[in-house]
Amino acid sequence: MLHNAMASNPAPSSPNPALLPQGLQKADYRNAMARLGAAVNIITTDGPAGRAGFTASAVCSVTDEPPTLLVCLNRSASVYPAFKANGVLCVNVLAAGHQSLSALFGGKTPMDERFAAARWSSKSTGSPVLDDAAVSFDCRVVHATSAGTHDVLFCEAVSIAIGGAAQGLIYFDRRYHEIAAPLQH
Ligand SMILES: NC(=O)C1=CN([C@@H]2O[C@H](COP(=O)(O)OP(=O)(O)OC[C@H]3O[C@@H](n4cnc5c(N)ncnc54)[C@H](O)[C@@H]3O)[C@@H](O)[C@H]2O)C=CC1
Ligand SMILES: Cc1cc2nc3c(=O)[nH]c(=O)nc-3n(C[C@H](O)[C@H](O)[C@H](O)COP(=O)(O)O)c2cc1C
Repeated sequence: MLHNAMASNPAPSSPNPALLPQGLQKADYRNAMARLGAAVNIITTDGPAGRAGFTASAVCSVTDEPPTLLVCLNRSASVYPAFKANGVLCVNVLAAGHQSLSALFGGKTPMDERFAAARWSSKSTGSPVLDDAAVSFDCRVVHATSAGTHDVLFCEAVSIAIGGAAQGLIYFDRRYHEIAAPLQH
């Protein structure tokens, strides 16, 4: 269960809301991060604490042995308690055409409305798997640590669903960009 994994480490000293180390302003950091293009993902969970999902760009591969990804989740998000209690999640990598779905899962919309906007199935963990995702990683959360405002969740993939989308989706400069696979020669 995620009780043991999430927030198992003491949170580092609270960040000063205005100033970051070396006097960097939070806005400077965000403006810089906006230049770091990333895939967009909808992270979902289901279990005793209910169904939940949110949009995340802070996702990356950690190791392929065992197959492990990390997901960074803000502890102040409304979905945090569900992820903490369920201990399982699915990373659904979005494809071209998913821009409005990404915005819907990006905050403030009631959970049922978020899920009503797309078709879902499930695999081993029971977390919702987006039907037309570029790829989905069904995972158990095996470890978590706190860093500033976020928990970093280490997620071991137990099954994978590869989708057929021809074009991917990247979030760069606070906008979505569709990317096509290069033509075969
Ligand atoms: N890692 C995160 O928690 C992220 C949160 N967001 C949320 O979505 C909203 C809209 O984002 P943008 O349009 O890109 O404008 P923005 O100016 O708020 O963010 C620019 C970039 O800074 C980073 N960032 C934003 N909030 C962050 C946070 N709390 N912790 C760590 N990195 C963060 C992300 O790389 C983001 O693309 C943000 O205000 C934030 O609430 C967006 C991207 C990542
Ligand atoms: C493009 C984009 C990327 C985001 N990436 C993250 C992320 O990596 N981690 C995170 O905790 N929140 C991220 N968010 C914000 C969450 O999606 C949002 O806080 C979440 O839906 C919870 O909102 P709620 O508290 O209204 O339910 C992102 C939002 C957008 C639009």
